[in-house]
Amino acid sequence: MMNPSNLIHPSKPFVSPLYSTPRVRTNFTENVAIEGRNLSFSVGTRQGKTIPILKDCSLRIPSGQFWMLLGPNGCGKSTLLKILAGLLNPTDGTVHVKRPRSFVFQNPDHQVVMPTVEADVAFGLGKFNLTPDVVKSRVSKALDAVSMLNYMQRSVQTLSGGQKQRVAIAGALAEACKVLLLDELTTFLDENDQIGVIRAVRNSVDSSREVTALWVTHRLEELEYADGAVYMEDGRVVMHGNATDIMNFITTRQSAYIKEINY
Ligand SMILES: Nc1ncnc2c1ncn2[C@@H]1O[C@H](COP(=O)(O)OP(=O)(O)OP(=O)(O)O)[C@@H](O)[C@H]1O
Repeated sequence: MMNPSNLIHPSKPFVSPLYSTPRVRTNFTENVAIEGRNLSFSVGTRQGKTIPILKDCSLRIPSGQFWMLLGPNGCGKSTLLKILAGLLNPTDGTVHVKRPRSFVFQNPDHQVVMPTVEADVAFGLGKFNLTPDVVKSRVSKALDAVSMLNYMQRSVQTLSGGQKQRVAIAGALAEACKVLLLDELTTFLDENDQIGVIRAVRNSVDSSREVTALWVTHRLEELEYADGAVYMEDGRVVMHGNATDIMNFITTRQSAYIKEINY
């Protein structure tokens, strides 16, 4: 059985037993940035049927870490992320996520809105009534964290998909966001852009002990950048723990599946 005492040590990600839902028993603390307890989400059909999409999912992510959420197509990753972002309400269960939190979408064109990189990153700061010097300093720091400082005056239209993603992440960092929720950012990117975005997130987490990131992906190789991971199948959290354990679990599962279909 999972040892619940592991849950309160952010430096020590925990591994749940296979095919059981981690039951979280401790209180939400400063050391935890993201917590979902026993989350379920269902949708109703026109015929009056209820379709369960998430089934009793629990997860707990320590502050200041970079975690990934993996699983086969359609297992419920994006739905879970949207619940953590507050974009969907769970049918059952509770959510605690540190604020401010930012959701970064797969398509960067949906969130990069201003003509230049600098204006785009500064856009969300309008509501804070900051002096121009403070705005400039926050924008520079955020662009530096995602390695885009040299692009400050560039037109956003001239950027690659991955560079636009990094500008969107910088916008969230400039607003001092504590939690970044990132939904399959690298799906449509080439390898260079993919690595650029993932390093930008890694660096954003490392350069500020304040930021926690949860990254949805279907690319197993991206796990090497993560501190911990959550693995889902068919609407359930199957495993939750350090990245190496999750990587080993998924590869073992994949080999077993390949053996089965070749038998
Ligand atoms: N509003 C909805 N109505 C009906 N079904 C839905 C709705 N939202 C999600 N689903 C279904 O729930 C399941 C989980 O969807 P979700 O997008 O969360 O999965 P995912 O793991 O992110 O998939 P992918 O990796 O393909 O993006 C899918 O089968 C999807 O079709």
